[in-house]
Amino acid sequence: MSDFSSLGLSDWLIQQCKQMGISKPTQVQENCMPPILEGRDCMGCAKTGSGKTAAFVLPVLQKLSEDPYGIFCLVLTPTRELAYQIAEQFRVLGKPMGLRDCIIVGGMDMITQALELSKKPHVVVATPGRLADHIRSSDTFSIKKIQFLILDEADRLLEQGCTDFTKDLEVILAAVPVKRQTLLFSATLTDTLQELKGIAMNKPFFWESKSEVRTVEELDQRYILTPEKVKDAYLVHLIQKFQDEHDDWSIMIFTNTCKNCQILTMMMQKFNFPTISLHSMMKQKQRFANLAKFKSSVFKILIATDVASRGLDIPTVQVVINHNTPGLPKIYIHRVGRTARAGRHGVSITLVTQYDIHLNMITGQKEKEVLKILTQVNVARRECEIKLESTDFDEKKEINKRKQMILEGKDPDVEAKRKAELEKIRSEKKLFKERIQETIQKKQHGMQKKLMKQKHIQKEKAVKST
Ligand SMILES: Nc1ncnc2c1ncn2[C@@H]1O[C@H](COP(=O)(O)OP(=O)(O)OP(=O)(O)O)[C@@H](O)[C@H]1O
Repeated sequence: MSDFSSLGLSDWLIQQCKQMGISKPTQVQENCMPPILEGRDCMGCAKTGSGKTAAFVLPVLQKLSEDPYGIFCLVLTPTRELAYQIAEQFRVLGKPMGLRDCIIVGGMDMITQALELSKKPHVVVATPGRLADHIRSSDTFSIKKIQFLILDEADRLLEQGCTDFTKDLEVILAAVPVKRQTLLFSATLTDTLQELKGIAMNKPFFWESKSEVRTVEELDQRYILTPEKVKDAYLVHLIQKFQDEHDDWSIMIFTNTCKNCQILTMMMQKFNFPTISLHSMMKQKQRFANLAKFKSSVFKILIATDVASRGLDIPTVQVVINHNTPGLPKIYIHRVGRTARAGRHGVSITLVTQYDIHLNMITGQKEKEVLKILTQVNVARRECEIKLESTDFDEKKEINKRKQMILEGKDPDVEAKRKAELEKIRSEKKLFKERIQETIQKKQHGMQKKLMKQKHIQKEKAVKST
Protein backbone atom coordinates (compact mmCIF):
# COMPACT_ATOMS: atom_id res chain seq x y z
CA MET A 1 0.00 0.00 0.00
CA SER A 2 1.32 3.48 -0.86
CA ASP A 3 1.57 6.36 1.56
CA PHE A 4 0.06 9.80 1.13
CA SER A 5 3.27 11.44 -0.14
CA SER A 6 3.69 8.91 -2.96
CA LEU A 7 0.13 9.82 -4.03
CA GLY A 8 1.27 13.41 -4.50
CA LEU A 9 -0.18 14.92 -1.35
CA SER A 10 1.59 17.96 0.16
CA ASP A 11 3.40 17.73 3.50
CA TRP A 12 1.07 20.14 5.29
CA LEU A 13 -1.92 17.96 4.41
CA ILE A 14 -0.10 14.78 5.44
CA GLN A 15 0.61 16.44 8.82
CA GLN A 16 -3.00 17.47 9.14
CA CYS A 17 -4.16 13.91 8.37
CA LYS A 18 -1.82 12.58 11.06
CA GLN A 19 -3.43 14.89 13.58
CA MET A 20 -6.75 13.27 12.72
CA GLY A 21 -5.31 9.78 13.15
CA ILE A 22 -5.14 9.21 9.40
CA SER A 23 -1.70 7.86 8.55
CA LYS A 24 -2.20 5.54 5.58
CA PRO A 25 -4.56 6.00 2.67
CA THR A 26 -7.50 3.64 2.33
CA GLN A 27 -8.02 1.88 -1.00
CA VAL A 28 -10.46 4.43 -2.36
CA GLN A 29 -8.08 7.24 -1.41
CA GLU A 30 -5.08 5.45 -2.89
CA ASN A 31 -6.86 4.87 -6.18
CA CYS A 32 -8.89 8.05 -6.64
CA MET A 33 -6.61 10.77 -5.32
CA PRO A 34 -3.87 10.61 -8.03
CA PRO A 35 -6.29 11.02 -10.99
CA ILE A 36 -8.10 13.84 -9.14
CA LEU A 37 -4.77 15.59 -8.52
CA GLU A 38 -3.98 15.12 -12.23
CA GLY A 39 -7.12 17.07 -13.04
CA ARG A 40 -9.40 14.22 -14.12
CA ASP A 41 -13.07 13.74 -13.37
CA CYS A 42 -13.58 10.82 -11.02
CA MET A 43 -16.28 8.39 -9.99
CA GLY A 44 -15.48 6.43 -6.85
CA CYS A 45 -17.59 3.55 -5.59
CA ALA A 46 -16.37 2.10 -2.30
CA LYS A 47 -17.95 0.49 0.73
CA THR A 48 -19.49 2.47 3.56
CA GLY A 49 -17.02 3.89 6.07
CA SER A 50 -14.04 3.45 3.74
CA GLY A 51 -12.96 7.11 3.71
CA LYS A 52 -14.58 8.42 0.54
CA THR A 53 -14.95 11.91 2.03
CA ALA A 54 -11.21 12.40 2.55
CA ALA A 55 -10.65 10.94 -0.95
CA PHE A 56 -12.16 14.12 -2.39
CA VAL A 57 -11.52 16.62 0.43
CA LEU A 58 -7.72 16.15 0.39
CA PRO A 59 -7.10 16.71 -3.36
CA VAL A 60 -9.49 19.70 -3.38
CA LEU A 61 -7.62 21.28 -0.46
CA GLN A 62 -4.30 20.70 -2.18
CA LYS A 63 -5.46 22.32 -5.42
CA LEU A 64 -7.12 25.14 -3.51
CA SER A 65 -3.92 25.91 -1.58
CA GLU A 66 -2.03 26.20 -4.89
CA ASP A 67 -4.44 28.77 -6.32
CA PRO A 68 -6.84 29.97 -3.62
CA TYR A 69 -10.02 31.79 -4.57
CA GLY A 70 -13.70 31.58 -3.71
CA ILE A 71 -16.04 29.96 -4.59
CA PHE A 72 -13.60 27.20 -5.61
CA CYS A 73 -15.53 24.04 -4.80
CA LEU A 74 -19.20 23.09 -4.56
CA VAL A 75 -20.21 19.90 -2.77
CA LEU A 76 -23.77 18.62 -3.10
CA THR A 77 -25.16 16.06 -0.73
CA PRO A 78 -28.69 14.71 -0.09
CA THR A 79 -29.11 15.47 3.62
CA ARG A 80 -28.55 18.47 5.83
CA GLU A 81 -26.72 16.55 8.56
CA LEU A 82 -24.33 15.13 5.99
CA ALA A 83 -23.60 18.62 4.66
CA TYR A 84 -22.44 19.68 8.14
CA GLN A 85 -20.30 16.56 8.48
CA ILE A 86 -18.56 17.13 5.13
CA ALA A 87 -18.00 20.81 5.88
CA GLU A 88 -16.41 19.81 9.18
CA GLN A 89 -13.90 17.55 7.39
CA PHE A 90 -13.00 20.41 5.05
CA ARG A 91 -12.62 22.76 8.01
CA VAL A 92 -10.44 20.44 10.10
CA LEU A 93 -8.18 19.31 7.26
CA GLY A 94 -8.03 22.79 5.73
CA LYS A 95 -7.33 24.67 8.97
CA PRO A 96 -3.64 25.46 8.22
CA MET A 97 -4.62 27.28 5.04
CA GLY A 98 -7.43 29.23 6.70
CA LEU A 99 -10.17 27.54 4.74
CA ARG A 100 -13.50 29.37 4.63
CA ASP A 101 -16.53 27.18 4.12
CA CYS A 102 -20.25 27.79 3.97
CA ILE A 103 -23.14 25.39 4.53
CA ILE A 104 -26.32 25.92 2.54
CA VAL A 105 -29.14 23.64 3.69
CA GLY A 106 -32.90 23.87 4.13
CA GLY A 107 -34.49 24.61 7.48
CA MET A 108 -31.93 27.34 8.29
CA ASP A 109 -32.10 31.11 7.86
CA MET A 110 -31.87 32.06 4.19
CA ILE A 111 -30.69 35.64 4.68
CA THR A 112 -27.74 34.59 6.83
CA GLN A 113 -26.85 32.04 4.17
CA ALA A 114 -27.09 34.62 1.36
CA LEU A 115 -24.75 36.89 3.30
CA GLU A 116 -22.23 34.07 3.77
CA LEU A 117 -22.40 33.16 0.09
CA SER A 118 -21.71 36.76 -0.89
CA LYS A 119 -18.45 36.62 1.10
CA LYS A 120 -17.08 34.10 -1.43
CA PRO A 121 -16.19 31.14 0.77
CA HIS A 122 -13.66 28.68 -0.69
CA VAL A 123 -15.99 25.72 -0.32
CA VAL A 124 -19.78 25.58 -0.37
CA VAL A 125 -21.43 22.41 0.94
CA ALA A 126 -25.12 22.31 0.10
CA THR A 127 -28.27 20.30 -0.24
CA PRO A 128 -29.66 20.84 -3.77
CA GLY A 129 -33.07 22.31 -2.86
CA ARG A 130 -31.80 25.23 -0.80
CA LEU A 131 -28.88 26.02 -3.11
CA ALA A 132 -31.23 26.07 -6.12
CA ASP A 133 -33.49 28.49 -4.16
CA HIS A 134 -30.52 30.82 -3.65
CA ILE A 135 -29.56 30.64 -7.33
CA ARG A 136 -33.13 31.44 -8.38
CA SER A 137 -33.57 34.31 -5.95
CA SER A 138 -30.20 36.03 -5.60
CA ASP A 139 -27.47 37.56 -7.74
CA THR A 140 -25.08 38.36 -4.91
CA PHE A 141 -22.98 35.25 -5.48
CA SER A 142 -21.76 33.20 -8.40
CA ILE A 143 -20.68 29.61 -8.85
CA LYS A 144 -19.68 30.24 -12.47
CA LYS A 145 -15.99 29.88 -11.73
CA ILE A 146 -15.88 26.83 -9.50
CA GLN A 147 -13.06 24.40 -10.14
CA PHE A 148 -14.68 21.39 -8.47
CA LEU A 149 -18.23 20.08 -8.47
CA ILE A 150 -18.65 17.15 -6.09
CA LEU A 151 -21.71 14.96 -5.72
CA ASP A 152 -21.48 12.94 -2.54
CA GLU A 153 -23.98 10.07 -2.33
CA ALA A 154 -24.25 10.80 -6.05
CA ASP A 155 -26.74 8.01 -6.83
CA ARG A 156 -29.18 9.33 -4.22
CA LEU A 157 -28.98 12.81 -5.71
CA LEU A 158 -30.11 11.42 -9.07
CA GLU A 159 -32.78 9.09 -7.71
CA GLN A 160 -36.39 10.13 -7.98
CA GLY A 161 -37.27 8.93 -4.49
CA CYS A 162 -39.44 10.66 -1.94
CA THR A 163 -37.21 13.70 -2.25
CA ASP A 164 -36.64 14.36 -5.92
CA PHE A 165 -33.59 16.51 -6.56
CA THR A 166 -33.66 16.45 -10.37
CA LYS A 167 -35.22 19.89 -10.93
CA ASP A 168 -32.89 21.55 -8.42
CA LEU A 169 -29.90 19.78 -9.96
CA GLU A 170 -30.86 21.17 -13.36
CA VAL A 171 -30.79 24.70 -11.92
CA ILE A 172 -27.42 24.09 -10.26
CA LEU A 173 -25.82 22.43 -13.30
CA ALA A 174 -26.88 25.39 -15.43
CA ALA A 175 -25.12 27.74 -12.99
CA VAL A 176 -21.75 25.97 -12.83
CA PRO A 177 -19.10 26.18 -15.58
CA VAL A 178 -18.84 23.45 -18.19
CA LYS A 179 -15.08 23.40 -17.70
CA ARG A 180 -14.70 21.97 -14.23
CA GLN A 181 -13.62 18.83 -12.44
CA THR A 182 -16.55 16.65 -11.43
CA LEU A 183 -16.19 14.09 -8.65
CA LEU A 184 -18.90 11.56 -7.87
CA PHE A 185 -18.82 9.27 -4.84
CA SER A 186 -21.07 6.70 -3.20
CA ALA A 187 -21.11 3.15 -1.85
CA THR A 188 -23.78 2.34 -4.44
CA LEU A 189 -23.09 4.01 -7.77
CA THR A 190 -23.82 1.25 -10.23
CA ASP A 191 -27.60 1.68 -10.67
CA THR A 192 -27.21 5.25 -11.88
CA LEU A 193 -23.90 4.89 -13.69
CA GLN A 194 -25.05 6.12 -17.10
CA GLU A 195 -26.76 9.27 -15.78
CA LEU A 196 -23.73 10.01 -13.63
CA LYS A 197 -21.40 9.68 -16.61
CA GLY A 198 -23.46 12.42 -18.23
CA ILE A 199 -22.63 14.76 -15.35
CA ALA A 200 -18.92 13.86 -15.28
CA MET A 201 -18.43 14.62 -18.95
CA ASN A 202 -14.67 14.33 -19.47
CA LYS A 203 -14.19 10.57 -19.63
CA PRO A 204 -14.18 10.17 -15.87
CA PHE A 205 -11.76 7.90 -14.11
CA PHE A 206 -13.94 5.16 -12.59
CA TRP A 207 -12.88 3.17 -9.56
CA GLU A 208 -14.91 0.53 -7.75
CA SER A 209 -13.71 -1.56 -4.83
CA LYS A 210 -13.60 -5.14 -6.00
CA SER A 211 -15.58 -7.39 -3.73
CA GLU A 212 -18.24 -10.07 -3.92
CA VAL A 213 -20.19 -8.53 -1.07
CA ARG A 214 -21.13 -4.90 -0.79
CA THR A 215 -20.91 -4.71 3.00
CA VAL A 216 -17.68 -4.68 5.00
CA GLU A 217 -16.14 -7.86 6.43
CA GLU A 218 -16.17 -6.42 9.94
CA LEU A 219 -19.97 -6.32 9.89
CA ASP A 220 -21.80 -9.23 11.53
CA GLN A 221 -25.21 -9.32 9.82
CA ARG A 222 -28.07 -11.04 11.59
CA TYR A 223 -31.76 -11.52 10.90
CA ILE A 224 -34.56 -12.29 13.31
CA LEU A 225 -37.75 -13.86 12.01
CA THR A 226 -40.61 -12.66 14.13
CA PRO A 227 -44.37 -12.38 13.78
CA GLU A 228 -45.33 -8.72 13.27
CA LYS A 229 -47.14 -8.49 16.60
CA VAL A 230 -44.05 -9.70 18.51
CA LYS A 231 -41.63 -7.38 16.69
CA ASP A 232 -41.70 -4.51 19.18
CA ALA A 233 -41.28 -6.90 22.08
CA TYR A 234 -38.23 -8.29 20.32
CA LEU A 235 -36.84 -4.81 19.94
CA VAL A 236 -37.27 -4.03 23.63
CA HIS A 237 -35.73 -7.39 24.53
CA LEU A 238 -32.73 -6.82 22.24
CA ILE A 239 -32.02 -3.39 23.64
CA GLN A 240 -32.44 -4.54 27.23
CA LYS A 241 -30.03 -7.41 26.60
CA PHE A 242 -27.50 -5.13 24.94
CA GLN A 243 -27.74 -2.59 27.74
CA ASP A 244 -27.25 -5.31 30.38
CA GLU A 245 -24.24 -6.85 28.66
CA HIS A 246 -22.31 -3.75 27.55
CA ASP A 247 -21.00 -0.65 29.30
CA ASP A 248 -20.15 1.47 26.34
CA TRP A 249 -22.75 1.16 23.63
CA SER A 250 -24.68 3.02 20.94
CA ILE A 251 -27.50 1.74 18.76
CA MET A 252 -29.12 3.16 15.64
CA ILE A 253 -32.61 1.90 14.83
CA PHE A 254 -34.06 2.50 11.38
CA THR A 255 -37.75 2.59 10.68
CA ASN A 256 -39.83 3.39 7.61
CA THR A 257 -41.96 6.43 8.48
CA CYS A 258 -41.69 9.60 10.58
CA LYS A 259 -44.76 8.55 12.57
CA ASN A 260 -43.34 5.13 13.35
CA CYS A 261 -40.07 6.77 14.30
CA GLN A 262 -41.89 9.05 16.72
CA ILE A 263 -43.99 6.24 18.25
CA LEU A 264 -41.00 3.93 18.68
CA THR A 265 -39.02 6.72 20.35
CA MET A 266 -41.86 7.39 22.78
CA MET A 267 -42.13 3.67 23.49
CA MET A 268 -38.44 3.23 24.18
CA GLN A 269 -38.50 6.26 26.45
CA LYS A 270 -41.41 4.63 28.32
CA PHE A 271 -39.11 1.67 28.97
CA ASN A 272 -36.49 4.14 30.25
CA PHE A 273 -34.03 3.61 27.41
CA PRO A 274 -32.00 6.77 26.65
CA THR A 275 -33.59 7.33 23.25
CA ILE A 276 -33.76 10.21 20.83
CA SER A 277 -35.13 10.50 17.28
CA LEU A 278 -34.22 11.94 13.89
CA HIS A 279 -36.71 12.35 11.07
CA SER A 280 -37.75 14.92 8.50
CA MET A 281 -40.82 16.15 10.35
CA MET A 282 -38.69 17.56 13.14
CA LYS A 283 -37.51 21.17 13.16
CA GLN A 284 -34.00 21.40 11.73
CA LYS A 285 -32.50 22.80 14.94
CA GLN A 286 -33.97 19.87 16.87
CA ARG A 287 -32.52 17.45 14.29
CA PHE A 288 -29.03 18.88 14.76
CA ALA A 289 -29.41 18.96 18.54
CA ASN A 290 -30.56 15.33 18.69
CA LEU A 291 -27.75 14.17 16.45
CA ALA A 292 -25.22 16.00 18.60
CA LYS A 293 -26.63 14.41 21.76
CA PHE A 294 -26.39 10.98 20.18
CA LYS A 295 -22.87 11.58 18.87
CA SER A 296 -21.69 12.62 22.30
CA SER A 297 -23.35 9.52 23.85
CA VAL A 298 -25.69 11.56 26.04
CA PHE A 299 -28.36 9.40 24.42
CA LYS A 300 -27.41 5.85 23.50
CA ILE A 301 -30.21 5.09 21.06
CA LEU A 302 -31.06 7.00 17.92
CA ILE A 303 -34.27 6.03 16.15
CA ALA A 304 -34.29 7.41 12.63
CA THR A 305 -35.88 7.24 9.22
CA ASP A 306 -33.71 6.91 6.12
CA VAL A 307 -32.81 10.58 6.43
CA ALA A 308 -29.97 9.22 8.61
CA SER A 309 -29.16 6.15 6.55
CA ARG A 310 -26.49 7.67 4.32
CA GLY A 311 -23.06 9.00 5.12
CA LEU A 312 -23.35 9.76 8.83
CA ASP A 313 -20.07 8.86 10.50
CA ILE A 314 -20.58 8.07 14.18
CA PRO A 315 -17.75 5.78 15.27
CA THR A 316 -19.45 4.76 18.55
CA VAL A 317 -22.36 3.01 16.79
CA GLN A 318 -21.94 -0.69 17.50
CA VAL A 319 -25.33 -1.94 16.43
CA VAL A 320 -27.78 -1.06 13.68
CA ILE A 321 -31.29 -2.46 13.97
CA ASN A 322 -33.65 -2.46 11.01
CA HIS A 323 -37.11 -2.27 12.56
CA ASN A 324 -38.50 -2.74 9.06
CA THR A 325 -36.83 -4.45 6.13
CA PRO A 326 -35.61 -1.75 3.75
CA GLY A 327 -37.33 -1.86 0.38
CA LEU A 328 -34.15 -1.77 -1.69
CA PRO A 329 -30.82 -3.58 -1.23
CA LYS A 330 -28.96 -0.29 -1.50
CA ILE A 331 -30.95 1.23 1.36
CA TYR A 332 -29.96 -1.80 3.43
CA ILE A 333 -26.29 -1.31 2.49
CA HIS A 334 -26.31 2.32 3.60
CA ARG A 335 -28.28 1.68 6.79
CA VAL A 336 -26.07 -1.13 8.08
CA GLY A 337 -23.07 0.91 6.97
CA ARG A 338 -23.64 3.24 9.92
CA THR A 339 -21.71 0.68 11.98
CA ALA A 340 -18.46 -1.23 11.34
CA ARG A 341 -16.78 1.88 9.94
CA ALA A 342 -13.09 2.49 9.29
CA GLY A 343 -12.08 -1.07 10.24
CA ARG A 344 -14.17 -1.28 13.43
CA HIS A 345 -16.47 -4.19 14.17
CA GLY A 346 -20.23 -3.86 14.26
CA VAL A 347 -23.48 -5.82 14.24
CA SER A 348 -26.64 -5.32 12.22
CA ILE A 349 -29.93 -6.95 13.13
CA THR A 350 -32.87 -6.94 10.74
CA LEU A 351 -36.32 -7.80 12.07
CA VAL A 352 -38.13 -9.78 9.39
CA THR A 353 -41.87 -10.47 9.70
CA GLN A 354 -44.45 -12.58 7.88
CA TYR A 355 -45.20 -9.55 5.69
CA ASP A 356 -41.62 -9.38 4.45
CA ILE A 357 -41.20 -12.99 3.36
CA HIS A 358 -43.44 -16.01 2.99
CA LEU A 359 -42.34 -18.11 5.90
CA ASN A 360 -44.07 -19.83 8.75
CA MET A 361 -42.96 -18.08 11.85
CA ILE A 362 -42.59 -20.20 14.91
CA THR A 363 -41.90 -18.66 18.26
CA GLY A 364 -39.43 -21.04 19.86
CA GLN A 365 -38.13 -21.72 23.35
CA LYS A 366 -35.47 -19.03 23.06
CA GLU A 367 -38.12 -16.37 22.66
CA LYS A 368 -39.93 -17.10 25.90
CA GLU A 369 -38.42 -13.97 27.42
CA VAL A 370 -39.83 -11.94 24.54
CA LEU A 371 -43.30 -13.37 25.08
CA LYS A 372 -43.13 -12.39 28.74
CA ILE A 373 -42.96 -8.70 27.82
CA LEU A 374 -45.24 -8.95 24.77
CA THR A 375 -48.41 -7.57 26.37
CA GLN A 376 -46.54 -4.81 28.19
CA VAL A 377 -44.84 -3.69 24.95
CA ASN A 378 -48.03 -3.80 22.89
CA VAL A 379 -49.91 -1.81 25.53
CA ALA A 380 -47.05 0.74 25.53
CA ARG A 381 -47.31 1.07 21.73
CA ARG A 382 -51.06 1.64 21.87
CA GLU A 383 -50.62 4.28 24.59
CA CYS A 384 -47.94 6.06 22.54
CA GLU A 385 -50.11 5.95 19.42
CA ILE A 386 -52.99 7.56 21.33
CA LYS A 387 -50.67 10.19 22.80
CA LEU A 388 -49.26 11.00 19.37
CA GLU A 389 -52.74 11.29 17.86
CA SER A 390 -53.55 13.97 20.44
CA THR A 391 -50.53 16.00 19.26
CA ASP A 392 -52.00 16.31 15.71
CA PHE A 393 -48.88 14.71 14.20
CA ASP A 394 -50.76 13.66 11.02
CA GLU A 395 -52.21 17.14 10.66
CA LYS A 396 -48.71 18.66 10.85
CA LYS A 397 -47.59 16.20 8.20
CA GLU A 398 -50.44 17.34 5.95
CA ILE A 399 -49.53 21.01 6.53
CA ASN A 400 -45.87 20.27 5.71
CA LYS A 401 -46.95 18.56 2.47
CA ARG A 402 -49.04 21.56 1.49
CA LYS A 403 -46.18 23.94 2.28
CA GLN A 404 -43.85 21.88 0.09
CA MET A 405 -46.35 21.98 -2.79
CA ILE A 406 -46.66 25.76 -2.52
CA LEU A 407 -42.87 26.04 -2.61
CA GLU A 408 -42.89 23.90 -5.76
CA GLY A 409 -45.40 26.30 -7.33
CA LYS A 410 -48.33 23.86 -7.10
CA ASP A 411 -51.81 24.53 -5.75
CA PRO A 412 -52.42 22.02 -2.92
CA ASP A 413 -56.21 21.98 -3.50
CA VAL A 414 -55.87 21.38 -7.24
CA GLU A 415 -53.29 18.67 -6.51
CA ALA A 416 -55.60 17.02 -3.97
CA LYS A 417 -58.44 17.03 -6.52
CA ARG A 418 -56.16 15.57 -9.18
CA LYS A 419 -55.00 12.89 -6.77
CA ALA A 420 -58.59 12.00 -5.86
CA GLU A 421 -59.53 11.77 -9.55
CA LEU A 422 -56.52 9.58 -10.28
CA GLU A 423 -57.43 7.40 -7.32
CA LYS A 424 -61.00 7.10 -8.65
CA ILE A 425 -59.78 6.10 -12.13
CA ARG A 426 -57.40 3.60 -10.58
CA SER A 427 -60.08 1.97 -8.43
CA GLU A 428 -62.50 1.89 -11.40
CA LYS A 429 -59.82 0.20 -13.48
CA LYS A 430 -59.18 -2.27 -10.68
CA LEU A 431 -62.90 -3.05 -10.37
CA PHE A 432 -63.15 -3.48 -14.14
CA LYS A 433 -60.20 -5.86 -14.15
CA GLU A 434 -61.68 -7.85 -11.28
CA ARG A 435 -64.99 -8.16 -13.13
CA ILE A 436 -63.29 -9.38 -16.30
CA GLN A 437 -61.29 -11.84 -14.22
CA GLU A 438 -64.49 -13.04 -12.58
CA THR A 439 -66.25 -13.51 -15.96
CA ILE A 440 -63.25 -15.40 -17.35
CA GLN A 441 -63.17 -17.63 -14.30
CA LYS A 442 -66.92 -18.29 -14.54
CA LYS A 443 -66.59 -19.17 -18.24
CA GLN A 444 -63.63 -21.43 -17.54
CA HIS A 445 -65.55 -23.10 -14.76
CA GLY A 446 -68.59 -23.59 -17.06
CA MET A 447 -66.41 -25.06 -19.80
CA GLN A 448 -64.75 -27.39 -17.35
CA LYS A 449 -68.15 -28.57 -16.15
CA LYS A 450 -69.30 -29.09 -19.74
CA LEU A 451 -66.16 -31.02 -20.56
CA MET A 452 -66.55 -33.23 -17.52
CA LYS A 453 -70.17 -33.89 -18.43
CA GLN A 454 -69.17 -34.83 -21.99
CA LYS A 455 -66.49 -37.14 -20.67
CA HIS A 456 -69.01 -38.73 -18.34
CA ILE A 457 -71.48 -39.32 -21.20
CA GLN A 458 -68.74 -40.79 -23.38
CA LYS A 459 -67.72 -43.10 -20.55
CA GLU A 460 -71.32 -44.26 -20.04
CA LYS A 461 -71.70 -44.85 -23.78
CA ALA A 462 -68.51 -46.89 -23.81
CA VAL A 463 -69.70 -48.99 -20.84
CA LYS A 464 -73.08 -49.63 -22.54
CA SER A 465 -71.50 -50.66 -25.85
CA THR A 466 -69.31 -53.23 -24.07
N1 LIG B 1 -6.96 6.78 5.63
C1 LIG B 1 -7.70 6.65 6.71
N2 LIG B 1 -7.28 5.96 7.79
C2 LIG B 1 -8.08 5.84 8.88
N3 LIG B 1 -9.29 6.39 9.03
C3 LIG B 1 -9.75 7.09 7.98
C4 LIG B 1 -9.00 7.28 6.77
N4 LIG B 1 -9.72 8.04 5.93
C5 LIG B 1 -10.87 8.33 6.56
N5 LIG B 1 -10.91 7.78 7.78
C6 LIG B 1 -12.01 7.84 8.77
O1 LIG B 1 -12.95 6.84 8.40
C7 LIG B 1 -14.27 7.24 8.79
C8 LIG B 1 -15.25 7.00 7.66
O2 LIG B 1 -14.95 7.86 6.58
P1 LIG B 1 -16.08 8.47 5.63
O3 LIG B 1 -17.17 9.06 6.46
O4 LIG B 1 -15.40 9.33 4.65
O5 LIG B 1 -16.63 7.15 4.95
P2 LIG B 1 -17.46 6.98 3.59
O6 LIG B 1 -16.71 6.06 2.73
O7 LIG B 1 -17.80 8.31 3.06
O8 LIG B 1 -18.75 6.23 4.14
P3 LIG B 1 -20.30 6.34 3.67
O9 LIG B 1 -20.41 5.56 2.39
O10 LIG B 1 -21.05 5.72 4.77
O11 LIG B 1 -20.59 7.78 3.49
C9 LIG B 1 -14.15 8.70 9.21
O12 LIG B 1 -14.24 8.76 10.62
C10 LIG B 1 -12.80 9.14 8.73
O13 LIG B 1 -12.22 10.11 9.56
